Amino acid sequence: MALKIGVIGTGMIGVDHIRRLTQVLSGAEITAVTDIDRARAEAAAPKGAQVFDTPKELIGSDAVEAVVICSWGPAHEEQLLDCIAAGKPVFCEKPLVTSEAAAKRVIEAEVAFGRRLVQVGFMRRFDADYRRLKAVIDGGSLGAPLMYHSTHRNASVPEGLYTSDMPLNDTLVHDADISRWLLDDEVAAVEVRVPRRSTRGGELRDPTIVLLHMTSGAIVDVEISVNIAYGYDIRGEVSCEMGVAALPNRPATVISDRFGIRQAIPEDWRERFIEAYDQEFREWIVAAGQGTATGPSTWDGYAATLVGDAALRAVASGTRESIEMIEKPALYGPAPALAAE
Ligand SMILES: NC(=O)c1ccc[n+]([C@@H]2O[C@H](COP(=O)([O-])OP(=O)(O)OC[C@H]3O[C@@H](n4cnc5c(N)ncnc54)[C@H](O)[C@@H]3O)[C@@H](O)[C@H]2O)c1
Ligand SMILES: O[C@H]1[C@H](O)[C@@H](O)[C@H](O)[C@@H](O)[C@H]1O
Repeated sequence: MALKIGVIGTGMIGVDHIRRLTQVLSGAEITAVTDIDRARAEAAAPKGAQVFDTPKELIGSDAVEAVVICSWGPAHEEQLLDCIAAGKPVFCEKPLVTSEAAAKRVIEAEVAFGRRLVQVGFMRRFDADYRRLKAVIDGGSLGAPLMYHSTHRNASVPEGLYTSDMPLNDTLVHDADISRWLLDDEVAAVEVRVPRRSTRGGELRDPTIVLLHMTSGAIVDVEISVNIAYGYDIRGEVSCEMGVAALPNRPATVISDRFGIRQAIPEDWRERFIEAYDQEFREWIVAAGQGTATGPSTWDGYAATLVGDAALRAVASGTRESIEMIEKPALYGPAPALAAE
């Protein structure tokens, strides 16, 4: 039986996820959609799906067994809390929420419910290149990881909607999460440096360099450039005691023409992480079908939110800002074992 899914937010990524859930993956059916822009929801609704006026009505509907949240970050908290109150598994696009207090409220609600229901959209963890990189680090042949260089470049960001805080509290969450996961470590403190501003983004604070000081003493440097014109370029290299492991250049068609010999660069996240998004939903459908979640958790969303908050404090203070985490609830220990099909 296909899992009946309701989608909240039918903008860029909502529409892309509807496409993969209806045209690429099996085991799922979109039965409901909603968006504050009703016309947008109607245009995105697959045949037979109901269009609801509000997220609350969609979450409460018997036509919906599991929810996919693709609305804007500040709307996520209320929608997550409603899903948990209804006991429905929920995939929530990053960022989990936009403040530490909100993240704690979601943790409290899920812990009180007593079972994991939330998976956060940190798709890099499902990318085959990142998984191979992690396997090398975990294998131990290179020794302990000492430094991680993370490059996060966007060709452009939506003008007016993407503000100067967002490199730090929206874009950086991916690098924060993948650093914690790759190095099996937590972020203890954050520093931010702001170089000469790119004129391409007007008043937007771009680019930015962020240093993540990990509890082990390892240091992660992150370049965030969100208006770099040439494409969506994501790189990663881990320097260890006895060697270096890096993400490969993505295989792409080699074009030879009057400009030279070159390979195309993805335009945006949809192209670069297409297989990763497919895989994150494959795994989510299995877990949600069993009434739970196994991928990146509310705890991981909380940790990334703390990094964003600390980065905003660090850009204002110009110094190193520490992170204090609450004690990790047992719910966020090893993932629950799923029943075999
Ligand atoms: N994992 C990734 O790589 C990735 C990529 C892009 C976007 N995202 C995340 O996905 C989310 C959506 O991003 P997007 O690029 O699709 O934005 P978007 O602006 O294209 O779409 C967001 C949609 O949500 C709707 N919406 C906003 N608040 C709502 C509410 N309270 N109730 C119902 N609908 C609401 C808007 O009307 C809009 O149609 C954001 O949280 C973003 O950070 C993640
Ligand atoms: O919402 C998007 C998305 O998360 C992308 O993966 C990231 O590269 C962008 O910077 C961000 O704005």
